[in-house]
Amino acid sequence: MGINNIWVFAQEANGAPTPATLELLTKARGLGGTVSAFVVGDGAPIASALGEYGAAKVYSTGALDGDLPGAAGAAAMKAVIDGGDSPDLIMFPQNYEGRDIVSRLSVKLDRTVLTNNTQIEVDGDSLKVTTPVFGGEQLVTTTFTGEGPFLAAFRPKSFEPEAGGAGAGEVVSAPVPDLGATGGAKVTAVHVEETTGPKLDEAAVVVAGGRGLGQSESFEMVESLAKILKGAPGASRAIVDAGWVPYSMQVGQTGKVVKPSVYIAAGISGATQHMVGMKGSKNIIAINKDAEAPIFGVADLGIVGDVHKVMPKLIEALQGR
Ligand SMILES: Cc1cc2nc3c(=O)[nH]c(=O)nc-3n(C[C@H](O)[C@H](O)[C@H](O)COP(=O)(O)OP(=O)(O)OC[C@H]3O[C@@H](n4cnc5c(N)ncnc54)[C@H](O)[C@@H]3O)c2cc1C
Repeated sequence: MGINNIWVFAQEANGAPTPATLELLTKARGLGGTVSAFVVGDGAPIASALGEYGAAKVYSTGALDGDLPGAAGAAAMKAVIDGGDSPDLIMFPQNYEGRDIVSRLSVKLDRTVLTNNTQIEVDGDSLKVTTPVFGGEQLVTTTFTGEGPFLAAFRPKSFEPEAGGAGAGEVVSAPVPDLGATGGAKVTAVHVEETTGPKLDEAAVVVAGGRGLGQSESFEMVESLAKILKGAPGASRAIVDAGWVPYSMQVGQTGKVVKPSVYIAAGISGATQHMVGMKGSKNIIAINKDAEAPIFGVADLGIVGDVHKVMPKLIEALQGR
């Protein structure tokens, strides 16, 4: 077995490939062989950027005609594979769209899928992926066996993106085939949540708030601090469940996994399910009035104090800079 042909499910945002796409292309390039990007949508506008990060070929479905992106993407990939251009490995980002396509494709191809990975390596004739389990307490290494294409999804920020200096990828049309009954479901409207600043799982700084804020209005402190630090606001599940903030802000086992340079946890106790989503952060700062709170166990800097006293002071001090 050799890994000679790798596809990366490539996504676009604001006219450029997403950071997760560039991370996967960089890693794919390092594994050797030919790397192609697969865009569910019009790939031509980003072919040059994808090529720079290693995609020699850019499969493009073209604009979707109301089809569900997950259904359309999986069907288009299967059609190319059935046509004879079968990759050895397809890498997906571990996000909503990546998970949607990889699971549908797994069923269509009858191939195993390994998700939530943070590492991949070619070891002689085998391909191994590493996956954190038990809240990141242990790492499991799994070897793919059987026939490819192997399907694997990786957490954002698992790899460092690095341009490779190549030219634009060759755009190859990969139209969406007839979706049959699945095509009966159409996207009728798209609601883009209003956000300013970076996305939660891509931000270099995350300021997250928990139940210790006491009331939903106090989340404004979290948002202000995040804005000053050019970061993204995040939340514990307790305040998502309480309806203070939307689910898209939730960090943790059943929310997003983040890995920023700085994670500030304000009024968050540090339940295992929360820490699973943030303990990979490079620097963790915790503000909690309880010196025994578990969050201090993973914090690089702990502030024992009331968020209503500490946060305004922090905001005031940083605003002046
Ligand atoms: C299957 C499952 C999945 C889950 N998934 C997630 C998940 O994805 N993400 C997640 O976050 N949770 C998740 N949870 C819930 C998790 O177990 C905790 O209940 C939750 O994280 C607690 O949120 P919290 O820290 O905001 O609240 P609490 O645990 O109530 O902690 C509040 C903290 O604020 C401190 N505090 C209080 N007042 C102040 C003040 N004035 N100043 C400073 N500090 C103060 C307290 O000392 C306390 O430590 C999950 C649970 C289950 C069972």
